[in-house]
Amino acid sequence: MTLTISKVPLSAIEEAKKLAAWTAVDKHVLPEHKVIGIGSGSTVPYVVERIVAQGPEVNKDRVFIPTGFQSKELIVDAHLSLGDVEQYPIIDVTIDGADEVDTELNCIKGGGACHLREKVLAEAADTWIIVADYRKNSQVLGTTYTQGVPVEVAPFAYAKVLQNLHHIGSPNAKLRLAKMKAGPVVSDNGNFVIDAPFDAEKMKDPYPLLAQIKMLTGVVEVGLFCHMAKAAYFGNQDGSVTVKWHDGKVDQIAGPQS
Ligand SMILES: O=C[C@H](O)[C@H](O)[C@H](O)COP(=O)(O)O
Repeated sequence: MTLTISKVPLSAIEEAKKLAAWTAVDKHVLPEHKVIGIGSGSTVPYVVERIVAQGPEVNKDRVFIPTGFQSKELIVDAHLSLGDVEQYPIIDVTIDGADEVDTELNCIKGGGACHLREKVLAEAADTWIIVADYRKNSQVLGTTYTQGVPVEVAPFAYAKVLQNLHHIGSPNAKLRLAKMKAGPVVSDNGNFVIDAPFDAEKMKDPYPLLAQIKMLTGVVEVGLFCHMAKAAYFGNQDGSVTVKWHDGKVDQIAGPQS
C-alpha cells in the first residue's frame, strides 16, 4: 500500500472524508502530542496525509501506533516512526474511522475487522476522535450500516457464539466470509468475525447490548464503541464539517482550504 493520494479530482465522498480528517487533525493533533494512534479505514489515509503536512520538524519526535496492518503500512510509507501499544500504553490522541456513529457518539466499528486493536488504542488514548463522511452520521446505529455488529471470535468457538447470538436476538448473524479467498475472514489477530444484525430497539441503547455480547464465551471483542469518543467529525458534500461532541453539542464549521 502507498500513502500517495491521487492528484485526479476526488469524488464527493472522498472529498468529504478528506475534509473530516484534515479538520480533526488540525484541531486535535497538536505540536505537544508525541504519541499518536492511527486508526483504520478509508478516511485514515487523509489523517496521515495531514499529519505529514505538519512537517518533519514536529513529526521527528513523535511515535505513531497503528490499529492494524493497513495503518502500519500508512505509517511506514509516510516515513513516520512506528511504535506499538505494548511500548506506549498511553497515547495522546488516536484518530480513527467508523462504520456508523449515533447521536451519543456510540459507534459501530469493525467493518474492516480491526475493532479489537482499535478499541485498545481508543482506551489507551487521552483523546479519541472519529472521522468519517456524512453517510456515517446517524441517529440510531444500524440505520445505514445494516451488515450487523462485528464480533471478533476465537476460531474454535465460532459455531457456539453464532448459536448464542441467534438466541439473544440476532437470528441472521453470520460468519464473515472472505471475498477473494474461500473461507472466513481472518483478523490481524488470527480470529474470525461474525456480523450480527440486531433490531432498532436493541441498537437504540447499544451499551447493554455490548455488555451482553461481550459476556458470550469465545467473544474476543465487539465492534460497539460506547461512551468513548470526545468528538466525531463528518465531512459534508457542501464543504462544511459537522462536529458532534461527547456532551451533545453539535457544531457546523467550514473545512480547511489547504
Ligand atoms: O475495522 C475497521 C474499522 O473499524 C474502520 O474504521 C471502519 O470499518 C470504517 O472504515 P471505512 O472508513 O473504510 O468505511
